[in-house]
Amino acid sequence: MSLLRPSFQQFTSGFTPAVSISLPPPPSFYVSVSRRSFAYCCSSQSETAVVNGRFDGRINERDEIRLGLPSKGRMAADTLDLLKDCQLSVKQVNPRQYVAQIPQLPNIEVWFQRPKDIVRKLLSGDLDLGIMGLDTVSEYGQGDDDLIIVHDALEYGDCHLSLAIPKYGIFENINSLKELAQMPQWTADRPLRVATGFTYLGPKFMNENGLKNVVFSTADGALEAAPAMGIADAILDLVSSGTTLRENNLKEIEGGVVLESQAVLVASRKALIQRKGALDTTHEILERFEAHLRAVGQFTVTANMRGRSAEEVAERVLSQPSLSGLQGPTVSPVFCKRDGKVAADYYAIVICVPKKALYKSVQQLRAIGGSGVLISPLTYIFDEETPRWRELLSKLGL
Ligand SMILES: Nc1ncnc2c1ncn2[C@@H]1O[C@H](COP(=O)(O)OP(=O)(O)OP(=O)(O)O)[C@@H](O)[C@H]1O
Ligand SMILES: O=P(O)(O)OC[C@H]1O[C@H](OP(=O)(O)OP(=O)(O)O)[C@H](O)[C@@H]1O
Ligand SMILES: [Mg+2]
Repeated sequence: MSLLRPSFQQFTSGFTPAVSISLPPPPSFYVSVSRRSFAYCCSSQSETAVVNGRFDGRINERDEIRLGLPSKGRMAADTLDLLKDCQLSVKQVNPRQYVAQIPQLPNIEVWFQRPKDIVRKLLSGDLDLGIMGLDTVSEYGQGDDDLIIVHDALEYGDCHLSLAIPKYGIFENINSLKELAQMPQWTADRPLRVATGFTYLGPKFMNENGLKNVVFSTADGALEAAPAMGIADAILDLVSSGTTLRENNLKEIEGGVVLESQAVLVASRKALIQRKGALDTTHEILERFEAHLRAVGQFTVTANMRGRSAEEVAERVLSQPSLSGLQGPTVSPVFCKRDGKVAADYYAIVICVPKKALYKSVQQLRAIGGSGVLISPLTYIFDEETPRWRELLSKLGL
């Protein structure tokens, strides 16, 4: 990652004092903020507009249900892949067109938006459902109770929001948030300077952890360069592999993780309650997601096993820890003709095994006399009811 990307130029030249039009009062620890060179908190006019523009009362009149999907960034392709794997392919006429359809869900209208705008539009009532990282909904949703997380683990976009400090200089022996907070360097006149794009979650985290002399500056990218450039002491940013931190001589510290994040499906509570068809469509999407995501971690394993009875074979299978399947094995007799009579000397067993435990399962199957082991991928596992659906209904008070 280059240190001198265009976004960093904006970062260094863009330190204007925050425009705090009709923002709630800043948390108390902002008092120590130096306004000479650092914007102590940032809220663009559009963010303010969201706060003021939140729709209250009745939802906007329209027939279709609107689903916001990430238009760019690493979330975009993975989101379309997930939908495709759930047989919900998105039909987009061309990549520059921001509206699309999902033929399987005719009442849905897909709108491609930046993840943070999906959150804003859920709040303003212009979207009903959306997919984005938990970090984005937590940052831009600011705990608004109209936003409901329908599926909290779509299994991509894994990263965490974390505080990082230089490995060198005064930070060389600092390895925890507690040690960072206790450093004598941070005073009201010279607070700890943290560069971040997370200007809601950052201050909230510091506040909750009792760090007083802290000031935040905003930036859109290449934050990892800020400490080496002397612009900030620490950064608060997303970390995935940790490579960017390492390459920039930064380290995470104990107690410094603000949030674990992955892609989530979010809905507007008002839309789910008031918009015709929204709850049913959400149920269908949720069921497909859950059934698919449960299945991706599993294989179907079939094998033949010699035995006296189905029960005796089942007992042997269940004696092995990796072979219990989802609800125990399916055991069926394999009939053959012996001396003119139909007999069942063999039984076919079918089980689901976690992908991670595949080889161990095959070994255990062999150990109890299994042969002809066939492994196939699983597409869906539909349970009687998805646990998240029950949870959603209870969140909605239904
Ligand atoms: N390094 C990462 N590894 C995995 N997921 C990440 C990583 N960085 C971010 N994410 C997740 O992907 C989401 C989108 O990040 P991404 O950087 O691709 O897009 P963006 O932040 O919208 O675009 P940009 O960074 O250009 O403003 C984040 O909100 C987060 O949930
Ligand atoms: O731990 P790693 O795997 O190295 O990933 C972390 C980096 O990924 C994100 O940046 P991104 O690539 O989205 O660039 P950006 O700063 O322009 O958003 C994030 O802001 C970090 O810089
Ligand atoms: Mg990014």
